[in-house]
Amino acid sequence: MNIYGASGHGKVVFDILSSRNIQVDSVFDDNTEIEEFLGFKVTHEPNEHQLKAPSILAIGNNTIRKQVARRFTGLIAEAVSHSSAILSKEIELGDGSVVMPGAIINAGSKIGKHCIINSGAVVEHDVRLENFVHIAPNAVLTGNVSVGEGTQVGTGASIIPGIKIGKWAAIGAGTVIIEDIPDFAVVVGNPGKIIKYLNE
Ligand SMILES: CC(=O)SCCNC(=O)CCNC(=O)[C@H](O)C(C)(C)COP(=O)(O)OP(=O)(O)OC[C@H]1O[C@@H](n2cnc3c(N)ncnc32)[C@H](O)[C@@H]1OP(=O)(O)O
Repeated sequence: MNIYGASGHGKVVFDILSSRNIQVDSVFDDNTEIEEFLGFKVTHEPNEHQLKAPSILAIGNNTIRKQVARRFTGLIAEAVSHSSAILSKEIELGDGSVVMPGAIINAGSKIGKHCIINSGAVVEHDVRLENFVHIAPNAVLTGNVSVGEGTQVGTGASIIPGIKIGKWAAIGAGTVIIEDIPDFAVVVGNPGKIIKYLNE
């Protein structure tokens, strides 16, 4: 399997693969100044042979991850999860998604493509995450929450049951969400309040 993204996030993806005894074939990065990553020579222009192995786009920024996904011509790997993550058998995990150490995803949840469920995050039952969502470390999404494409839920945030969060929103670290959140909103505090909107 290939890792696209020689970054801090890429290091955690590397650990996920190690925990499952999945061999890393190549590491890619667009930044030509990065030459080495965890003992691998970094490839800046992957060749056809390298692109035959499935790849994880290990890019933490949701917008950039989507841009790279749009132009990437290789195969996207099936979702991968760290061996310490607890995943119900009754979930769907989209291709390219990653589940970090200690995360929990409970029954009935559907996770889109290229999502990040970060360390220790809790995704409760019947949650829906669209593509390119990032649930940061220790955030808690309770039952029946839904999150639109590209939204980041910050570290330690809590979302009460049944809440709908729009697309490309940013939920601040430690925020407590008790009402639905529109697209592109930046929300902080307890209870969470919208402080601004991101550009489309
Ligand atoms: C493995 C990993 O590392 S995963 C990384 C996970 N990342 C995170 O969890 C980061 C989450 N991001 C945040 O919390 C950010 O602060 C954001 C997205 C909410 C806002 O970021 P910015 O748009 O840069 O806002 P900025 O820093 O200018 O703050 C705007 C105001 O909101 C306040 N604010 C920002 N974040 C928070 C927060 N989490 N809780 C409460 N208030 C906050 C600021 O104090 C500031 O208030 P002021 O106008 O009264 O001075």
